[in-house]
Amino acid sequence: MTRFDTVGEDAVVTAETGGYVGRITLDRPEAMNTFSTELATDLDAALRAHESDDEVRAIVIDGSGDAFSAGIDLTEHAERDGGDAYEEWVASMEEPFATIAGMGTPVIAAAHGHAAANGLGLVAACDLAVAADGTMFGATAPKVGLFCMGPAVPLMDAVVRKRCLELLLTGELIDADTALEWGLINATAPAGEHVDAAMEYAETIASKSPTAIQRGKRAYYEMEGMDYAEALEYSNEQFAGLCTTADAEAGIEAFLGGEPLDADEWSDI
Ligand SMILES: C/C=C/C(=O)SCCNC(=O)CCNC(=O)[C@H](O)C(C)(C)COP(=O)(O)OP(=O)(O)OC[C@H]1O[C@@H](n2cnc3c(N)ncnc32)[C@H](O)[C@@H]1OP(=O)(O)O
Repeated sequence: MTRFDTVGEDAVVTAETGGYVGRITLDRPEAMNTFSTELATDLDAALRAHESDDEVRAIVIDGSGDAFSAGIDLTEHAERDGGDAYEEWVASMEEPFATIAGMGTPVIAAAHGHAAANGLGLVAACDLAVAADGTMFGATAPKVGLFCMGPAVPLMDAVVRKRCLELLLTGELIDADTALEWGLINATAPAGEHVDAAMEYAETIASKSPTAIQRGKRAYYEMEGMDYAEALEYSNEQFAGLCTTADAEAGIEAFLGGEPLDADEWSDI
């Protein structure tokens, strides 16, 4: 592999090519490869550098250290003030999703450890993805008073389209295990315990920020009807709006302090 010289020496991603394949590694292992503004900008530059190299026919994105990525770097949140500043900030974080969608070169995620929030979004935004055994995925933002607005955009059509068409076109019945495998349902439960299992989901949702959950759910359905670029722009506006809520202020501070908020500590909607 040779290093891409268009990606700076002090970048927080590394970018190399070997033969026809490029490899981009998120390289902030001390910060779980969280998306700082710098990491997002460097990732975007590395993607563009590969795309403009005719030799590169496919790209792999992985992460150094123990995690693929734990999402946006929440320590940057406090450095901003006001909706516009947050919107500009989050727009840079989602730029690689738009870049991947606009590229001809296929991009493959290779995840390990955790792929959370924007890290989950990056996995979904890639054309293909593989994961090491034991990798955990999550749209974890509501536990800090935020919502994975941008990651929702690539996520919403990454999961279901082929399974959906199979049901619609064949007209056949599928059993609960198949429905689980396909992602039509979230869990199965022993006979008679399905309501308890559903209640467990409800309690888990109820333990997160109600403001983030309600705004997030509404935004999700709004974005479903939009094209990709429009949805990413809308997601940035919505995320910036969430950044200034009392729940985000308190939730992020509590998370970074090592004591995440409980169900009864969030603000009323
Ligand atoms: C539109 C886009 C939306 C977003 O991306 S918003 C960002 C939302 N991000 C999250 O919700 C992810 C938050 N992180 C987590 O949920 C967890 O982490 C993981 C599930 C990824 C991993 O859990 P575990 O292995 O138990 O690690 P740990 O003890 O929670 O974290 C290790 C250290 O890393 C810091 N950290 C984790 N994620 C972030 C982050 N996103 N920004 C800044 N710091 C982060 C923690 O505080 C802690 O630090 P210390 O070792 O000093 O206690």
